[in-house]
Amino acid sequence: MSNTNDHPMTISEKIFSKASGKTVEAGDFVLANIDRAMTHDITGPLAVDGFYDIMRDKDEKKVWDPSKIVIVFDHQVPADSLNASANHIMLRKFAKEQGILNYDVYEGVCHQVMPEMGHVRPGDLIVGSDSHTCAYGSLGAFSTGVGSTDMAAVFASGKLWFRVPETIRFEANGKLPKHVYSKDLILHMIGDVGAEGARYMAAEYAGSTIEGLTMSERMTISNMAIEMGGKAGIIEADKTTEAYLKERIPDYEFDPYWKSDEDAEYAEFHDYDVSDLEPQVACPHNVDNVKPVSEVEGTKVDQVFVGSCTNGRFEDIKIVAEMMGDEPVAKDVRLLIIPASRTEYMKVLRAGYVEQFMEAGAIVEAPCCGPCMGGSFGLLGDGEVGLATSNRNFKGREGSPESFVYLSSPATAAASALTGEITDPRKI
Ligand SMILES: CC(C)[C@@](O)(CC(=O)O)C(=O)O
Ligand code: SF4
Repeated sequence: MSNTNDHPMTISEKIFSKASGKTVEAGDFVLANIDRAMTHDITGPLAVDGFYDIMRDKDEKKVWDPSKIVIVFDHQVPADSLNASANHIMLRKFAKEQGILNYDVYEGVCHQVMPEMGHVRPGDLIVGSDSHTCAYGSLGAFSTGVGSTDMAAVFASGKLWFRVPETIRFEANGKLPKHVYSKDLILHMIGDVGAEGARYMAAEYAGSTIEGLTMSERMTISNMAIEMGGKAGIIEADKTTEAYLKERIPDYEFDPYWKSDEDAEYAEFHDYDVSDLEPQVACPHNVDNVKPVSEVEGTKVDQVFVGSCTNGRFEDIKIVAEMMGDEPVAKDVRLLIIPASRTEYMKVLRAGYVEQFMEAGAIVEAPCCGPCMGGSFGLLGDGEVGLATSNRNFKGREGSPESFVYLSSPATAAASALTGEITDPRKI
């Protein structure tokens, strides 16, 4: 594709121009064609009910294009209540009737399954009934979370209205220091601009630091764009993206068009030199309550959770395994390791890490969201402190409203599991 209009465009403006069939710019309201829609076992049932309500007077109650819809069971898996099992049965029936691809129990967390199974391409407009759908911006797509009612409209029409967002650009340059990762960088950015800093804007992440990140590390960054209020979290596709996609989408051809033009207009610009960034920790009870690890070191932890769509990939779990070596988990600490997908779990298994963690006194659970959202297991009790590699730490997020959740990188999580208190991984 090429930019045939007379003004420079951001990647978001380009994607919405393609999706709406006309040249648009930030601030325009558009009715856009959706390239891919994802729903899961918690928000899916409401979307399905809404779809059949929209279609109630139609003889044929068919979705707009079943090949563009994906359903993933990941939040309440395996079914942890009769309500959850009823939801699963309903969604399986919907998927079968409509001919929709459904990743059932234990395939993994939706935001890991979608990119790893080849459902995301640069330039796509993707909606998911989950706020962390922004994660697929790591592959150069405009992907965003929508409500179940919006998703019902997409099931019926394949279209959704948007206000084309302005763009806030984050440029990070320099080499991340040892034991400092993309999770530390995104936590630092969120702490810098605040939980509403990018509200309703498309965040773009660029610069030499970002270009040097693996796909896994990029997904961590885009996944948390919503935690600064971002509607999207886009990292332009490059050779790293191309290599990742070629393994998953045989006919994928890199198109350099899907990037912001040189002199595209930004609403805001933030610049970071990461060369002396220290590990960061988000402290209770908000994701933007971010402090350098040196300010919270020594805080006793009862549970460490390594997993979620933010940092549950093999690459994340490898960091933990390598930092822990054959050392045991600290006394009175529970270490839960939950790979984000079956594919990632198999890599962990083949690397011998399951045995290593079990020997250390940790537990490796099957792929799911687990304690990330206070699900069916790993709940924190009154007064307990949890350190997690996930993306949210609101009051009560992982269990009791009287518990406390800190967020960190896998390296800080590993160091803290070894000592029983929040620990700077550079000191291990
Ligand atoms: C609570 C859960 C369903 C959710 O996945 C919902 C969301 O992100 O929209 C979350 O992480 O908060
Ligand atoms: S792992 Fe956590 S953040 Fe990700 S989709 Fe599941 S509940 Fe939401």
